[in-house]
Amino acid sequence: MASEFDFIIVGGGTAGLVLAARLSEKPNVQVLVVEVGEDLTADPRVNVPAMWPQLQGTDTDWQLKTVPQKSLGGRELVVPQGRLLGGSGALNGMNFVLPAKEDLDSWAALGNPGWDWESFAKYLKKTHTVTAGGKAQNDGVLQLNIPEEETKWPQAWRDTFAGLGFPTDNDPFTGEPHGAVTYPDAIDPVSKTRSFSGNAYLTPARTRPNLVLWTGVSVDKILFDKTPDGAVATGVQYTSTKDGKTQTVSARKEVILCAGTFHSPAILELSGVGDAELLQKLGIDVVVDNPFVGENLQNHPMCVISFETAGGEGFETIDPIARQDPAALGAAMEAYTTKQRGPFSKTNSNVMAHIPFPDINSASGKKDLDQILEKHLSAATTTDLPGSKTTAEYVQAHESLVRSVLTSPTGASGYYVHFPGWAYYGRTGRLVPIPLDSSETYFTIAVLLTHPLSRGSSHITTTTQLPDRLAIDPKYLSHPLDLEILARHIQFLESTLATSPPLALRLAPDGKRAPPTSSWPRGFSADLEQARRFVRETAVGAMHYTGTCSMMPREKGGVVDTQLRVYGTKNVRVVDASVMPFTTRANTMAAVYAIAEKAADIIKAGL
Ligand SMILES: Cc1cc2nc3c(=O)[nH]c(=O)nc-3n(C[C@H](O)[C@H](O)[C@H](O)COP(=O)(O)OP(=O)(O)OC[C@H]3O[C@@H](n4cnc5c(N)ncnc54)[C@H](O)[C@@H]3O)c2cc1C
Repeated sequence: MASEFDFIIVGGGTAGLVLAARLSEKPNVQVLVVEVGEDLTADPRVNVPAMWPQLQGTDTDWQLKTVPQKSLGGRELVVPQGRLLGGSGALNGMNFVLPAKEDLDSWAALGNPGWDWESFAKYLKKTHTVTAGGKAQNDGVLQLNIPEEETKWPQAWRDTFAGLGFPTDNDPFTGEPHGAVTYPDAIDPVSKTRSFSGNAYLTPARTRPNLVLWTGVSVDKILFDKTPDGAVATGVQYTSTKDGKTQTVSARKEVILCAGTFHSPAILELSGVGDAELLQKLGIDVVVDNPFVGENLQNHPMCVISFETAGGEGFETIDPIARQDPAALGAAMEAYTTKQRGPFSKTNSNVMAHIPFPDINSASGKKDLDQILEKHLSAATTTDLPGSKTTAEYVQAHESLVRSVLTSPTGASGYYVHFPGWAYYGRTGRLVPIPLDSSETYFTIAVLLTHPLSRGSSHITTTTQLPDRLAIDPKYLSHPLDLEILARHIQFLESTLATSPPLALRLAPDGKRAPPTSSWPRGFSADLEQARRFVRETAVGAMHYTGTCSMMPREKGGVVDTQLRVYGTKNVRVVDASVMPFTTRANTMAAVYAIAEKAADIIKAGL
């Protein structure tokens, strides 16, 4: 086995395998990918779209959790993350949603030239081919599909938003999402199996002699030589999960961290790159003192309500399958295996809605917004949040982005997702199975706060290999504006969206709900204080963690520069979701793929 490579890629996940495929296109470049998880690329739980939640809580999930969240009543929430070849992209929900133009332009404005929408759009394009109605567009790597609509739920969703005055025909690829938008699934249009970096990018590259892939191997730390010009990575120390043996492997050119939002900063810290005070406390030799490593953790808080449906032809849900009803399961299996159709063949949740501050177009709504902005976002409050490390420049830029989104009648502060079935996340954010002793069916609506101002952190707490060695603290709702905005979206969801036709006609008038009506009686959200309480007591995290190795100038709080190089090092980069300085407006996967495509070009240009 070779003990020296040009590039060592740490983490064979979403971004890592894109880089591996792109860098190994150069035959004279030797690439090693080290992935701690196993190769499950042939496993139906990875490939069959509807099975995606099955892998959560298994060995293929890191099974992380947050520390108690003060603003959520002290709840600890689960943090699913992929621990298998393909990473989180191998077990995620497959919604392929582009970042908004304004998100990217705000990254660039923060001091990241070259990362604006105009420059980034070509990398987004490189990632995918999209098929709709049998016609393929674009010529990228992932195979995306806009699924055939086999129930009437998506149309009812669009019609309801149309009735509320929102557009429903927005092009999902413009970067300016507004109203109800139909997105593609990251699912191959022919085989109807998951399309992700573990097959679309890796399969054509796997047999290249210059690409070596190790699975079941955990990188412990980067090995550095300290020089006056900066730290030079010479390789990595790794441990096999099979025999527990620890060894080293050398890098001739670079070590590239693609270990995701939690493990890329953790590996930096274990290697001596991070806050000197924390590192010294843990007995780690300080290589680069940068207090921002592991900071700026962002994620979308999300509130969810499942409504009992009124049933009716065309308004079937996936609940009978979730209850393992033999007839429903048999029919779905038959449709999937013989015709690649039916609920197993898609995400069943690809029609979203991007909705501005509720009531922004009315005088009272505008006044309400002005008042909460004045109270929570005035110049006087442009300070840091307690316990979160950042800089005044970053805070100002973040607040300015959020203000711009909130005050625009087309800028979405709420991202609405629907699902034809029960989806109750309970207190911890882990999906609670549908009750088996009844036969109701459900329609679920979730709303995500698109641009939370709350920022948290993720740091190591020990140098040992314990699974719970990370202190993950998203500090949900620690910024008071987040609670105010999400509470108003809950009012919109419960009092307006779910009571407007045609959707309202499809929900059972006195039907059950999750969370139950015994705690949250119908119409509870008419009282803003109750809506706030609902958010505090039921909000969970979406799975869109970003920011812990943010790209921005070092003096503003950056960990990597615009070339994704770690400050203070000569040859270490981070390429994954952790480099996003502001989270994207909706799901993160499309942006991660494009970041990796762009990184590959940056690295190849230097060869
Ligand atoms: C359950 C779930 C559902 C989601 N649904 C969607 C969705 O529908 N749409 C969407 O756009 N986004 C979704 N996301 C988010 C999206 O999948 C992630 O943002 C994206 O995949 C992150 O990619 P990454 O490359 O940063 O990290 P990952 O893809 O997680 O890759 C990191 C890899 O590094 C490996 N690794 C970590 N530490 C080490 C180490 N020390 N040694 C070796 N290997 C290591 C990990 O095992 C992993 O394979 C979802 C995420 C989850 C978890």
